[in-house]
Amino acid sequence: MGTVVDAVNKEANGSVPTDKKVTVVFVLGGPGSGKGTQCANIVEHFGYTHLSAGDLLRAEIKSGSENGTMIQNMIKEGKIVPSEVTIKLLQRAMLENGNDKFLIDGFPRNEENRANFESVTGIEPEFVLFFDCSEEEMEKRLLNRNQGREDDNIETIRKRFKVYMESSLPVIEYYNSKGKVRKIDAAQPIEKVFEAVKAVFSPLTDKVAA
Ligand SMILES: Nc1ncnc2c1ncn2[C@@H]1O[C@H](COP(=O)(O)OP(=O)(O)O)[C@@H](O)[C@H]1O
Ligand SMILES: Nc1ccn([C@@H]2O[C@H](COP(=O)(O)OP(=O)(O)O)[C@@H](O)[C@H]2O)c(=O)n1
Repeated sequence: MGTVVDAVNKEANGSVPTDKKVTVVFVLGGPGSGKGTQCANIVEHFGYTHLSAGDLLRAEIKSGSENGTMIQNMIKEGKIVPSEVTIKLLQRAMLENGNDKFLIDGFPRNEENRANFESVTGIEPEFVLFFDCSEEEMEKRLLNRNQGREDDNIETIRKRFKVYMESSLPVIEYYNSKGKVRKIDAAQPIEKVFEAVKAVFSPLTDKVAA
Protein backbone atom coordinates (compact mmCIF):
# COMPACT_ATOMS: atom_id res chain seq x y z
CA MET A 1 0.00 0.00 0.00
CA GLY A 2 1.31 3.46 -0.90
CA THR A 3 1.88 6.15 1.67
CA VAL A 4 0.14 9.51 1.68
CA VAL A 5 3.37 10.95 0.38
CA ASP A 6 3.24 8.53 -2.58
CA ALA A 7 -0.42 9.24 -3.16
CA VAL A 8 0.10 12.97 -3.04
CA ASN A 9 2.97 12.58 -5.44
CA LYS A 10 0.87 10.51 -7.82
CA GLU A 11 -1.86 13.12 -7.73
CA ALA A 12 0.59 15.89 -8.39
CA ASN A 13 2.65 14.15 -11.05
CA GLY A 14 0.24 11.94 -12.99
CA SER A 15 1.21 8.62 -11.37
CA VAL A 16 4.96 9.15 -11.60
CA PRO A 17 6.18 8.95 -8.00
CA THR A 18 8.89 11.48 -7.20
CA ASP A 19 10.53 12.38 -3.95
CA LYS A 20 8.48 15.56 -3.61
CA LYS A 21 8.22 16.07 0.11
CA VAL A 22 5.08 16.67 2.13
CA THR A 23 5.82 18.79 5.20
CA VAL A 24 3.72 18.17 8.28
CA VAL A 25 3.80 20.22 11.49
CA PHE A 26 1.80 18.84 14.41
CA VAL A 27 0.14 21.56 16.52
CA LEU A 28 -0.43 20.37 20.07
CA GLY A 29 -1.44 21.83 23.43
CA GLY A 30 -4.32 21.51 25.86
CA PRO A 31 -7.95 22.21 25.01
CA GLY A 32 -8.32 25.99 24.69
CA SER A 33 -4.58 26.70 24.51
CA GLY A 34 -5.15 28.60 21.23
CA LYS A 35 -4.19 26.03 18.59
CA GLY A 36 -6.97 26.92 16.14
CA THR A 37 -6.49 30.67 16.62
CA GLN A 38 -2.77 30.52 15.87
CA CYS A 39 -3.19 28.05 12.98
CA ALA A 40 -5.36 30.63 11.21
CA ASN A 41 -2.50 33.16 11.55
CA ILE A 42 0.10 30.66 10.33
CA VAL A 43 -2.02 29.83 7.25
CA GLU A 44 -2.27 33.50 6.39
CA HIS A 45 1.43 34.25 6.77
CA PHE A 46 3.21 31.05 5.84
CA GLY A 47 1.04 29.27 3.26
CA TYR A 48 0.28 26.10 5.19
CA THR A 49 -3.04 24.25 4.97
CA HIS A 50 -4.72 23.87 8.37
CA LEU A 51 -6.25 20.49 9.17
CA SER A 52 -7.95 20.31 12.57
CA ALA A 53 -8.60 16.72 13.66
CA GLY A 54 -11.47 17.94 15.86
CA ASP A 55 -13.05 19.91 12.98
CA LEU A 56 -12.78 16.88 10.67
CA LEU A 57 -14.44 14.68 13.31
CA ARG A 58 -17.23 17.23 13.84
CA ALA A 59 -17.78 17.45 10.06
CA GLU A 60 -18.00 13.66 9.95
CA ILE A 61 -20.79 13.74 12.57
CA LYS A 62 -22.66 16.36 10.51
CA SER A 63 -22.28 14.39 7.29
CA GLY A 64 -24.40 11.60 8.78
CA SER A 65 -21.62 9.00 8.39
CA GLU A 66 -22.01 5.58 9.98
CA ASN A 67 -19.36 6.53 12.55
CA GLY A 68 -21.16 9.76 13.44
CA THR A 69 -22.90 8.58 16.60
CA MET A 70 -19.78 6.91 17.95
CA ILE A 71 -17.70 10.07 17.29
CA GLN A 72 -20.34 12.29 18.88
CA ASN A 73 -20.44 10.16 22.02
CA MET A 74 -16.65 10.14 22.31
CA ILE A 75 -16.44 13.94 21.92
CA LYS A 76 -19.18 14.49 24.52
CA GLU A 77 -17.16 12.38 26.94
CA GLY A 78 -13.85 14.04 26.01
CA LYS A 79 -12.50 10.68 24.85
CA ILE A 80 -10.13 10.13 21.94
CA VAL A 81 -11.67 8.62 18.82
CA PRO A 82 -9.86 5.50 17.50
CA SER A 83 -6.99 6.54 15.24
CA GLU A 84 -8.28 4.44 12.33
CA VAL A 85 -11.18 6.88 11.93
CA THR A 86 -9.19 10.10 12.45
CA ILE A 87 -6.27 9.07 10.22
CA LYS A 88 -8.63 8.24 7.33
CA LEU A 89 -10.15 11.72 7.61
CA LEU A 90 -6.71 13.35 7.72
CA GLN A 91 -5.46 11.32 4.75
CA ARG A 92 -8.53 12.18 2.70
CA ALA A 93 -8.19 15.88 3.53
CA MET A 94 -4.49 15.87 2.59
CA LEU A 95 -5.18 14.14 -0.72
CA GLU A 96 -8.04 16.44 -1.61
CA ASN A 97 -5.83 19.46 -1.00
CA GLY A 98 -3.06 20.28 -3.46
CA ASN A 99 -0.73 21.83 -0.89
CA ASP A 100 2.49 20.19 0.30
CA LYS A 101 2.58 21.92 3.73
CA PHE A 102 0.11 20.95 6.43
CA LEU A 103 -0.55 22.03 10.00
CA ILE A 104 -2.19 19.08 11.71
CA ASP A 105 -3.94 20.53 14.76
CA GLY A 106 -5.04 18.43 17.76
CA PHE A 107 -3.36 15.29 16.48
CA PRO A 108 -1.69 13.00 17.58
CA ARG A 109 -3.50 13.10 20.89
CA ASN A 110 -2.30 9.78 22.28
CA GLU A 111 0.29 7.12 21.60
CA GLU A 112 -2.16 5.13 19.46
CA ASN A 113 -2.76 8.21 17.22
CA ARG A 114 0.98 8.82 16.94
CA ALA A 115 2.20 5.31 16.19
CA ASN A 116 -0.58 4.50 13.70
CA PHE A 117 -0.24 7.76 11.77
CA GLU A 118 3.44 7.10 11.34
CA SER A 119 2.99 3.49 10.24
CA VAL A 120 -0.01 4.12 7.96
CA THR A 121 1.28 7.28 6.24
CA GLY A 122 5.04 6.97 6.64
CA ILE A 123 5.06 10.66 7.55
CA GLU A 124 7.09 12.07 10.44
CA PRO A 125 6.44 15.64 11.55
CA GLU A 126 8.98 18.30 10.68
CA PHE A 127 8.47 19.55 14.24
CA VAL A 128 5.76 19.87 16.89
CA LEU A 129 4.44 23.30 17.79
CA PHE A 130 3.44 23.06 21.45
CA PHE A 131 1.19 25.67 23.07
CA ASP A 132 1.90 25.65 26.78
CA CYS A 133 -0.87 27.15 28.94
CA SER A 134 -2.21 26.73 32.49
CA GLU A 135 -5.42 24.81 33.05
CA GLU A 136 -6.93 27.83 34.77
CA GLU A 137 -6.44 30.01 31.66
CA MET A 138 -7.58 27.25 29.26
CA GLU A 139 -10.73 26.66 31.31
CA LYS A 140 -11.57 30.37 31.20
CA ARG A 141 -11.08 30.47 27.41
CA LEU A 142 -13.16 27.36 26.76
CA LEU A 143 -16.06 28.60 28.86
CA ASN A 144 -16.00 31.82 26.82
CA ARG A 145 -15.49 30.21 23.40
CA ASN A 146 -19.16 30.37 22.64
CA GLN A 147 -19.23 28.27 19.47
CA GLY A 148 -22.04 26.04 20.64
CA ARG A 149 -19.70 23.09 21.10
CA GLU A 150 -21.20 20.22 23.05
CA ASP A 151 -17.90 19.63 24.83
CA ASP A 152 -17.33 23.21 26.07
CA ASN A 153 -19.14 22.65 29.38
CA ILE A 154 -17.33 22.40 32.70
CA GLU A 155 -18.00 18.67 33.16
CA THR A 156 -16.57 17.69 29.75
CA ILE A 157 -13.78 20.27 30.01
CA ARG A 158 -12.50 18.58 33.21
CA LYS A 159 -12.55 15.20 31.44
CA ARG A 160 -10.63 16.66 28.47
CA PHE A 161 -7.98 18.07 30.82
CA LYS A 162 -7.55 14.64 32.41
CA VAL A 163 -7.19 12.95 29.00
CA TYR A 164 -4.72 15.67 27.96
CA MET A 165 -2.54 15.13 31.06
CA GLU A 166 -2.66 11.34 30.89
CA SER A 167 -2.57 10.66 27.13
CA SER A 168 -1.49 13.73 25.17
CA LEU A 169 1.38 15.08 27.29
CA PRO A 170 3.30 11.78 26.92
CA VAL A 171 3.18 12.24 23.12
CA ILE A 172 4.65 15.74 23.50
CA GLU A 173 7.33 14.27 25.79
CA TYR A 174 8.09 11.61 23.16
CA TYR A 175 8.73 14.28 20.50
CA ASN A 176 10.64 16.40 23.01
CA SER A 177 13.04 13.50 23.56
CA LYS A 178 13.64 13.56 19.79
CA GLY A 179 14.37 17.32 19.85
CA LYS A 180 11.25 18.07 17.78
CA VAL A 181 9.22 20.26 20.14
CA ARG A 182 9.03 24.04 19.68
CA LYS A 183 7.41 25.26 22.90
CA ILE A 184 5.42 28.49 22.92
CA ASP A 185 4.19 30.38 25.99
CA ALA A 186 0.49 30.40 25.06
CA ALA A 187 -0.72 32.27 28.14
CA GLN A 188 0.11 35.64 26.56
CA PRO A 189 -2.25 37.75 24.43
CA ILE A 190 -2.95 36.43 20.89
CA GLU A 191 -0.54 38.88 19.15
CA LYS A 192 2.31 38.06 21.54
CA VAL A 193 1.79 34.35 21.03
CA PHE A 194 1.92 34.90 17.27
CA GLU A 195 5.22 36.80 17.61
CA ALA A 196 6.68 33.66 19.20
CA VAL A 197 5.10 31.47 16.52
CA LYS A 198 6.56 33.65 13.76
CA ALA A 199 10.01 33.25 15.26
CA VAL A 200 9.65 29.49 14.75
CA PHE A 201 8.30 29.61 11.17
CA SER A 202 10.15 32.60 9.70
CA PRO A 203 13.55 30.90 9.37
CA LEU A 204 11.93 27.98 7.51
CA THR A 205 10.33 29.96 4.72
CA ASP A 206 11.35 32.37 2.04
CA LYS A 207 7.87 33.87 2.13
CA VAL A 208 8.22 37.11 4.07
CA ALA A 209 6.09 37.34 7.20
CA ALA A 210 4.18 40.59 7.32
N1 LIG B 1 -3.74 34.09 23.52
C1 LIG B 1 -5.06 34.12 23.80
N2 LIG B 1 -5.52 34.91 24.79
C2 LIG B 1 -6.85 34.95 25.08
N3 LIG B 1 -7.80 34.23 24.43
C3 LIG B 1 -7.38 33.41 23.44
C4 LIG B 1 -5.99 33.31 23.08
N4 LIG B 1 -5.88 32.43 22.06
C5 LIG B 1 -7.12 31.98 21.81
N5 LIG B 1 -8.04 32.57 22.61
C6 LIG B 1 -9.49 32.34 22.66
O1 LIG B 1 -9.65 31.18 23.47
C7 LIG B 1 -10.61 30.28 22.89
C8 LIG B 1 -9.92 28.94 22.57
O2 LIG B 1 -8.99 29.16 21.50
P1 LIG B 1 -8.85 28.08 20.32
O3 LIG B 1 -7.90 28.64 19.33
O4 LIG B 1 -10.20 27.67 19.86
O5 LIG B 1 -8.14 26.89 21.15
P2 LIG B 1 -7.86 25.34 20.81
O6 LIG B 1 -7.94 25.21 19.29
O7 LIG B 1 -6.50 25.07 21.34
O8 LIG B 1 -8.92 24.58 21.53
C9 LIG B 1 -11.19 30.99 21.66
O9 LIG B 1 -12.39 31.63 22.04
C10 LIG B 1 -10.11 32.02 21.30
O10 LIG B 1 -10.65 33.17 20.71
N1 LIG C 1 -6.95 13.47 17.43
C1 LIG C 1 -8.16 13.76 17.96
C2 LIG C 1 -8.59 15.11 18.07
C3 LIG C 1 -9.81 15.38 18.66
N2 LIG C 1 -10.58 14.36 19.09
C4 LIG C 1 -11.89 14.60 19.75
O1 LIG C 1 -12.35 15.92 19.49
C5 LIG C 1 -12.47 16.65 20.72
C6 LIG C 1 -12.22 18.12 20.48
O2 LIG C 1 -10.89 18.30 20.02
P1 LIG C 1 -10.42 19.68 19.36
O3 LIG C 1 -8.98 19.51 18.99
O4 LIG C 1 -11.38 20.10 18.30
O5 LIG C 1 -10.58 20.76 20.52
P2 LIG C 1 -9.78 21.11 21.86
O6 LIG C 1 -10.16 20.03 22.85
O7 LIG C 1 -8.32 21.13 21.59
O8 LIG C 1 -10.35 22.44 22.24
C7 LIG C 1 -11.52 15.93 21.68
O9 LIG C 1 -11.83 16.16 23.05
C8 LIG C 1 -11.75 14.47 21.27
O10 LIG C 1 -12.98 13.97 21.80
C9 LIG C 1 -10.15 13.05 18.97
O11 LIG C 1 -10.84 12.13 19.38
N3 LIG C 1 -8.94 12.77 18.39
